[in-house]
Amino acid sequence: MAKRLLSSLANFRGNLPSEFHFIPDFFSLSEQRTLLSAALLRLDATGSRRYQKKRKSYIASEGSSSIFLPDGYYEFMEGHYDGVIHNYREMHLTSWPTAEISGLSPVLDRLHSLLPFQTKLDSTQTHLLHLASNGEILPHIDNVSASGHWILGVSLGADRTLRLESCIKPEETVDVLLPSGSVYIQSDSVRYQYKHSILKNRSLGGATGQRISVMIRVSSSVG
Ligand SMILES: O=C(O)CCC(=O)C(=O)O
Ligand SMILES: [Fe+2]
Repeated sequence: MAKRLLSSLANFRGNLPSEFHFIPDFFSLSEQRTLLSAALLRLDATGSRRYQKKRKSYIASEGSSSIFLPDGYYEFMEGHYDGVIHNYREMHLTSWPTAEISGLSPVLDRLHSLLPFQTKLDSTQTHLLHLASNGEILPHIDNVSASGHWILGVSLGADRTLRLESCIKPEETVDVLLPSGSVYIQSDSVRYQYKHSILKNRSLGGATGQRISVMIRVSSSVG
């Protein structure tokens, strides 16, 4: 495990493209918990009533000491055979629950202070993506007509590895371990000329588990 971590850090140091920005420890534990609760509150309000009831009765009988419930309590989609995301649920977020979750506003202010190129919040879109323990994202470039030249991702929950692969020089591959509380930004050449993927959890004694990412993208019309 330690060896794997070291080699991924070495990789990351050696080859990280300059337009990939990474802050491994941006959010404190309590900020992570606040953001995760807010994301789950919004995601849990989507989907079928059957699952909403299932979660309610689980919490009533077991309590909710950990943030994520077991995988079976979420309506994860397998994804189509040709889709890039497998075992996940997601939503487009139109507003954060700042009234319901105390302490959320300052956490969002810190998050939004990271938006590159002094982008205004109203020219961005936010998505929440919840990966099941066995969820994965296959290599892809985000739809170039749907969003602009940078993509920001916050990782919450279980550690995952992000793989970047250059489309121009396929031998240029970088693995970046994304701990909970980390933030990355792919901009310009990385956003357009590298495929990215989130590898499936490998249960080599490492923690497996669910992960939520908060993805912020700039609109395609904004320079
Ligand atoms: O979860 C992530 O960090 C990446 C998500 C992603 O690649 C996407 O939604 O297009
Ligand atoms: Fe993506």
